[in-house]
Amino acid sequence: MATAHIAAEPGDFAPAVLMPGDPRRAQRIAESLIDDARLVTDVRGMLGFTGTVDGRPLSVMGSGMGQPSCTIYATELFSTFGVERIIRVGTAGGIAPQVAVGDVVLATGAHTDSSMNQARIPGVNFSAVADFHLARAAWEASCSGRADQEGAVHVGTIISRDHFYFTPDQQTERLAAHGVLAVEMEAAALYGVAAEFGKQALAVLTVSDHLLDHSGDMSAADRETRFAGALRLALAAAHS
Ligand SMILES: O=P(O)(O)O[C@H]1O[C@H](CO)[C@@H](O)[C@H]1O
Ligand SMILES: O=c1cc[nH]c(=O)[nH]1
Repeated sequence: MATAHIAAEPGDFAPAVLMPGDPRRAQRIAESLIDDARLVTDVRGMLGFTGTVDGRPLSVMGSGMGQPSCTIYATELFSTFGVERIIRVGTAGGIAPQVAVGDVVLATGAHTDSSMNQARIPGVNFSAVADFHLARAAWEASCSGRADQEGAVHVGTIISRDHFYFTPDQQTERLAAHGVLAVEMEAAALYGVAAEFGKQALAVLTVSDHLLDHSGDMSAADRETRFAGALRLALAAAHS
């Protein structure tokens, strides 16, 4: 049965879904990684594909940018299409000084300035955390079979913000002082939806730029293509 935003049938999606923000990245991942990828939905251009990798089912689908968009797709995938785990494969801006452009961040927890998780349990500051099993699988994959061009892998907290361009004065510095590794725009909401449905989620992020030093930022083209290291870890988590 199709949902409001996904024109597919139950069974069209694999239990594990890789989820980039960009639907074109979803298509690129499907073409490069999935043997027999077939398009299963394209409502609003939000492409979703399903096939197999090494004989195991896998889907990949875009989330769009921001927590409301990601929440819509994650909710429909978990509630209607039998999806058990979503691994976000996104880009992020570095915040911590030890995080460099090209590195990968495994986001075990996501602070946020969004109100979306606040509404979940009135009076409670919801803790948006990744699934431990998925995070451990990705980390273990990072310790073996690493290609030369893959950047360092960092594990810890990130912030999922609503604004891309507006940053309150001194916020980046304060986040860095609290050990926050990077910024992106979806993980906290994804972790909230996974908790709501008793499912699993993880964000595996490629650092595309650094908020405190923009000299080495990736180009727009690189942001769409330089994610092989993150993809390897995300696939290990998806099939763990
Ligand atoms: O590269 P993606 O997955 O889209 O992720 C990051 O890039 C977008 C902003 O440019 C936001 O969606 C942010 O979370
Ligand atoms: O949300 C994001 C994603 C990548 N880079 C940033 O600076 N912010």
